[in-house]
Amino acid sequence: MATALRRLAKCSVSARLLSFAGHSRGRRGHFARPCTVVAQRNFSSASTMTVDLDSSTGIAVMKLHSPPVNSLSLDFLTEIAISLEKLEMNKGCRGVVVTSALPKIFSAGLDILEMYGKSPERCGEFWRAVQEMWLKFYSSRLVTVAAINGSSPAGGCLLSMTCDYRIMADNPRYSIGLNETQLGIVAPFWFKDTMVNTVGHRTAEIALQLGLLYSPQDALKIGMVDELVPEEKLVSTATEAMARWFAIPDHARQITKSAMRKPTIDKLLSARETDISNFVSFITKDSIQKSLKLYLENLRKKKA
Ligand SMILES: CCCCCCCCCCC/C=C/C(=O)SCCNC(=O)CCNC(=O)[C@H](O)C(C)(C)COP(=O)(O)OP(=O)(O)OC[C@H]1O[C@@H](n2cnc3c(N)ncnc32)[C@H](O)[C@@H]1OP(=O)(O)O
Repeated sequence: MATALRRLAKCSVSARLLSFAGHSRGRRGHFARPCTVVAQRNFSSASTMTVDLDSSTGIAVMKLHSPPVNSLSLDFLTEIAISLEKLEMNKGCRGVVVTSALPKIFSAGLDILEMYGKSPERCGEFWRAVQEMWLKFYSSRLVTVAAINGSSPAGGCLLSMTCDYRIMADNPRYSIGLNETQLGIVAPFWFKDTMVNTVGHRTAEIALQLGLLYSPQDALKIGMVDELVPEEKLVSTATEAMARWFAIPDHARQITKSAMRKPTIDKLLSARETDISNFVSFITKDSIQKSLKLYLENLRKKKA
């Protein structure tokens, strides 16, 4: 099943940029099961998320549910990307709120187990799925709002930064940031570009080198998130925020979004295969595998 989903994801890559500026209308036929689900739970075939589309508002809420920590495995990434693709193809959908169904964690980032002890082929497949998820979200025609209801390190932070707007629960126990260097790994150029586009060059330089994880208050100060609210108000605030974006004519907003993001997207599209081989050769190095092993052991020790 997951393999079939991945194949489908690969087929739809070329249609992605067309989805900008509202050109997605003719693409319904790409899926055997069109996305016309309205206010219905679990239209995703997987149980790792629910997607509820309210037909009266055009807002979908995507709740990530992959216990224990919503880490982004190959299959989970593929499911997220396909769910977004289905919403993109649904004329009744104008925006999506991404949040977590798990307590205290938005997403723990990329699944470290996908990068540790895996074959080069599998690592390559995994990295393509990471790219795909980023490309889909970053180029989405939809208004995307992240309702960050828990910690969001590394890939979790990246996912939220692909969105147009970020609202985080005001809980000092949560943290967010690109902490890759703390694991002894390196955020690739398009993670870095997304961070620079979000918080500016100087702040990104400090944050990335030191692998900083920010409290919600500090994340607000540097512009990594746009708003803080009490946790119970997160999704309602996200849907309210959406109204401001919906007030702008879709075509004008979408063309503007494309103009802002296209150079960053094109940079990855033109270097996609090189980026995959760089990832594979970096992640399979003995020294990097040792760092990851140590990091995993520490994560497990912390619990014991
Ligand atoms: C030349 C240049 C070339 C460049 C090439 C590219 C280089 C590579 C780029 C890779 C980019 C990587 C991006 C990432 O996202 S890496 C992942 C980073 N994530 C983290 O560091 C988060 C780690 N986790 C935590 O901090 C905590 O778990 C968390 C705060 C999220 C939750 O804490 P809590 O106490 O609630 O839960 P536990 O720590 O007990 O965790 C529960 C179990 O989940 C496991 N776990 C946690 N995070 C992950 C993860 N990211 N992947 C896999 N598994 C994870 C944890 O080990 C526990 O498991 P066990 O129950 O088995 O002990």
